[in-house]
Amino acid sequence: MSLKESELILNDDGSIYHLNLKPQQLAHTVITVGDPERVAAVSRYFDSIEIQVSKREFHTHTGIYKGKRITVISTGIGTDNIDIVFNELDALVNVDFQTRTIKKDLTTLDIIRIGTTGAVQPSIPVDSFLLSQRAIGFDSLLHWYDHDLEDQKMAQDLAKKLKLSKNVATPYLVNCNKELASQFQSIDMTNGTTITNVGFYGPQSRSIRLQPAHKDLNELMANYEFDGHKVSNLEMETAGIYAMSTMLGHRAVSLNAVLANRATGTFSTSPTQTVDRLIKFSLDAIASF
Ligand SMILES: O=P(O)(O)O[C@H]1O[C@H](CO)[C@@H](O)[C@H]1O
Ligand SMILES: O=c1cc[nH]c(=O)[nH]1
Repeated sequence: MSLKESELILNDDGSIYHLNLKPQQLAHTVITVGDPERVAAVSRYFDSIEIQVSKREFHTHTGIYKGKRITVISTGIGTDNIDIVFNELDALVNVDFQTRTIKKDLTTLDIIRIGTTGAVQPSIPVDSFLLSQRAIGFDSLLHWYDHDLEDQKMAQDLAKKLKLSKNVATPYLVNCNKELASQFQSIDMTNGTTITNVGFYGPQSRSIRLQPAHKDLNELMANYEFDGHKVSNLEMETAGIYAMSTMLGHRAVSLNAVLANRATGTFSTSPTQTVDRLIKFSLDAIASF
């Protein structure tokens, strides 16, 4: 059945609605970053750049790094953007834009997030790297899809222990792709459980003038343990990325540069250099598989 014009929206030049990309412009290895300016910070290491496209906060460069074709794309902040980016990335490889039908043979993308984060454990130093083995989404993205993701025990237990208000979404648990994650262990890397939330201030229990509803959230998280797993860090996309990738059949892993430590109240004095180290490490790891 052909997808209607209101569902699969194509621009006049045949590119997909928000990302402005055509199928041939997307590599099968995709790096996602939040910050549009981080796209060039990644692609400056490419040996050649084949295309540069941008629309809104979605900037894309596709090129070659050490023989591997890679696309780097910015998602902007938040899982609302992840919904758009991941549906459109998937459509670029798995929908025939001419016939507007889903292809019989589906393509699996490798998706690597290079992002930034705040640690909740005092033992995780700023300027270190963290791989999200699993993520617990405090956003509600997964709940808007018909899915069969099981094993929600840790998410349900965490919601109880944090005494989350009934007004917030039910947390959901999603995992990285283990095989892909194993390619990024050749460096000192904390493997953790990431909380993805819908904001940077109140939802991460930060207060400038407004008081968060859950004041002791980070301390309760830091002291929480389930089946040997502790909460390691807070950010704003990983659970959405793992949820969308799992449902769509792509492999995803989220790599984080730890810029803040919420337990010690510290922030990196060299955030650009730390993110740059993570970019170089990730590119070399990607080129080697
Ligand atoms: O540095 P990025 O990749 O944007 O990731 C983190 O930084 C942003 C907040 O400053 C949020 O998007 C959070 O997830
Ligand atoms: O504390 C932090 C740092 C980076 N990104 C976040 O979402 N939180």
